[in-house]
Amino acid sequence: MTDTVDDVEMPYEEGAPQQEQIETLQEELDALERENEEMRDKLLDANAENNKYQQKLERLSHENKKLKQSPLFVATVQELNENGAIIKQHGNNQEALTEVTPEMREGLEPGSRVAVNNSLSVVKQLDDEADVRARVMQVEESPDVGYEDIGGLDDQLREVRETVELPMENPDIFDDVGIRPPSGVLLHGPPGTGKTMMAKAVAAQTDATFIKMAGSELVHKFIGEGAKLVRDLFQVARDHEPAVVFIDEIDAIASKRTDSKTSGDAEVQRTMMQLLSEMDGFDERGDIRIIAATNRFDMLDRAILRPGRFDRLIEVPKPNEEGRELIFEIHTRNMNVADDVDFARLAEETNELSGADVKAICTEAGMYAIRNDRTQVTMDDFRHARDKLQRDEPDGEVSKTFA
Ligand SMILES: Nc1ncnc2c1ncn2[C@@H]1O[C@H](COP(=O)(O)OP(=O)(O)OP(=O)(O)O)[C@@H](O)[C@H]1O
Repeated sequence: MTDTVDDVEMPYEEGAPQQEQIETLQEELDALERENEEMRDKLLDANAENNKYQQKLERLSHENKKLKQSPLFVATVQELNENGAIIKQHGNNQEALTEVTPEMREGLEPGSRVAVNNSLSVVKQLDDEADVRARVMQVEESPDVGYEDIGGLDDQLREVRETVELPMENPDIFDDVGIRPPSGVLLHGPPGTGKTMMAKAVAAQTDATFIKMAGSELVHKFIGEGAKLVRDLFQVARDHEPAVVFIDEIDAIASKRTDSKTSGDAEVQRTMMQLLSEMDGFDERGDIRIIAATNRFDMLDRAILRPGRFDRLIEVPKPNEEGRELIFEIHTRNMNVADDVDFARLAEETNELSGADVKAICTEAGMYAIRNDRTQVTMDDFRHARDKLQRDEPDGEVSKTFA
C-alpha cells in the first residue's frame, strides 16, 4: 500500500528551477506533517475511546455473567462411590447421583454440606451444619438477667410478663377463662433500648432456655438454608422446652414484599413462609414462647402480624429522663462512684440517648478514672464520657459503637 518514492508524483513541474522545487517540496512537507499530527491526535482519541468501551464491555459482561449464574442449592452428601456422589437436596429431599471433580472429592465425606447448581453439580463445599447453627443460634440456659436490671420499661415489662411468663407459669388460668394466650410478642423500637434484655429476663424468670436467632443471619445465599435453619430453630426449642425463642431483626426475613424477582428475594420469602408455618403450628408446640424484635417496624410484612402470629405488639422507646436516671443507677451498682455524682442531673443532660448509650457512658466514665489513676468515678468523668460519646457519634447513636 505504501507509495515508493518513485511512485510519488512531484508537486512541481518538471524542469522547474531547483529553488522553486525545494520551496514547493518544503510546503508539501509542512502540509503532510500537519496532517500527520492531526491523524495522530485522532488516533489517540480513538484509542482512548476504545479503551473506555472495552472497559464498559468487560463490566457489562461481568454483570451479565453474574445475572445468568443460577442460584445455588444446598445439599448433603449421602454417599461417595466410583460414579461420583449421591447427594440429597435440602428442602425437597430429592436424591441425585452427581459427578464430582477429583479436587472437590478430596474434601468430601458422607454428611458434608455442599452447594450444587441447577444441574446438581457440586460447586463448592460448605461449612458444617453444626457450625452454621452455632453461628446463627445462641442458646443460653436460664440467662443471667433479671427484671431488676431493666430500667424505665415498667409498662412494657408488665405486658411481656403477662403474655410470655403467665402462660408458661400458669397455663390453667387461660383455660379457665377460655382464651388462647397470645402466641408471639413483637418488640419494636430503636436500637439499644432493652428489647433483648427483656426477652432474656423473661426466660430467666421462667427457667426457660433462651434461644436467640438473628434474622440477618438467616438471609443466606443458598436456597433452602434459611427455611431449614428456621425449622432447626424450632427443633432446638422443642429439645429444650421450656424455651423462649427470640428472633432479633425479624425485618430481615419479614419485610414487605418487594417487586423485584431476584432469587435472593425469593429465598427470603421462603424463610419467612417457614417461620409463619412454624408459628401457625403453635398449639402443638407446648412450652415455647416466641418473642421477635425489630428496629424497622414500618418495614414489616403485615402477614406476620395476623392473629395467631405476632399479635401482641409492644413498643420499646428510648428512655425518658426518669428512665435514664434508673438506667444510670443500674449500671453503676457495682461501680465505685464519688459522692458528687448526681444521676438525676446526668439524666437531664443525656436527652435522646438509649439505655445502651447510658451503659456505654458508665463504662467510659470508669475508663476516665482508671486513666487518671483513680479508683473512684466522679461527676466529671461521667460528663467527659458523655461528651466523648456524643462527639464520636454526633447523630446520637452511641450504642452502635460502645454497647
Ligand atoms: N432499659 C434498659 N435498662 C438497662 N439497661 C439497658 C436498657 N436498655 C439497654 N440497656 C443496656 O444496653 C445493652 C443493649 O441492650 P439490648 O441488647 O437489650 O437492646 P436491643 O433493644 O435489643 O437493641 P438492638 O435492637 O440493637 O438489638 C443491654 O445489654 C444493657 O446493658
